[in-house]
Amino acid sequence: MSVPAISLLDVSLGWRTRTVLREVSGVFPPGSMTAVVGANGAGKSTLLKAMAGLIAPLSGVLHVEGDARDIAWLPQAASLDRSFPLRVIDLVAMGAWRRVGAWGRLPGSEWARAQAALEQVGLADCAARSLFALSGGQMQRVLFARLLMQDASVMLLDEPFAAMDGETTGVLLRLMQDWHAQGRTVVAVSHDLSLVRRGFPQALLLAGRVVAWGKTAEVLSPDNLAAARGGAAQEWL
Ligand SMILES: Nc1ncnc2c1ncn2[C@@H]1O[C@H](COP(=O)(O)OP(=O)(O)OP(=O)(O)O)[C@@H](O)[C@H]1O
Repeated sequence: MSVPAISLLDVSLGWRTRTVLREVSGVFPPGSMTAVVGANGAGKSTLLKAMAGLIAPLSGVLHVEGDARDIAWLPQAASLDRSFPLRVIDLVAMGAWRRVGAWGRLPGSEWARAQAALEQVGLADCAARSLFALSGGQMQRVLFARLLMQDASVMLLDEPFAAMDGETTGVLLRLMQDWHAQGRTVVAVSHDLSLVRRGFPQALLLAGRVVAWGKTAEVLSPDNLAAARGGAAQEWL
């Protein structure tokens, strides 16, 4: 697996002409595992969307070395519409699109792989259930199963632990740590600083700009957190 490095040079991001994240420079090295933290509105989701290729920088250079299609993105759960008449296994199997094409007929091996992915997230018995009938935590596990199917070498996850109970959080974090151990690059937004300290070797602290980026224990120092809170209207620590 050749894992792309993602590098940013003076990258500013925003919506229309409004800049929400200024002059970000740094690299997510292949195989790194980084938590992106910061207050509401700090620019975390915007950064992930830019890294996923969904929005272009207002200025600066965001460079993906290698195959940009080899990046998987998990949006915030709240932005997903679950009203489609789909079974759980259908959604998981969609993760095979890079191997079979968007409208390709799935071979039996891919259905077997989708079932194995469901087993890995602890939902082996849910394959035939409707998406509509899942709890929030079960739905998040299903989306992780789809990521397992996607088999990408860079995983971008926007608040994967939000509103999850302790058990589901543990399952999801272990999967992410497995991906990291396999040499994939993992970047996840989280508001849970104790989980970030426990589970992520690297952290990127944002507040409309980079406050700190590096080893988690150093990034989440009291001084850096105070600096990140400075501009934010809402307490998040
Ligand atoms: N689609 C959009 N159109 C216009 N402005 C947007 C859009 N998405 C985000 N923004 C604005 O960009 C700023 C940064 O938002 P972003 O979602 O990146 O923050 P965040 O750090 O992920 O926050 P949160 O923790 O609340 O998810 C916010 O002021 C937000 O209103």
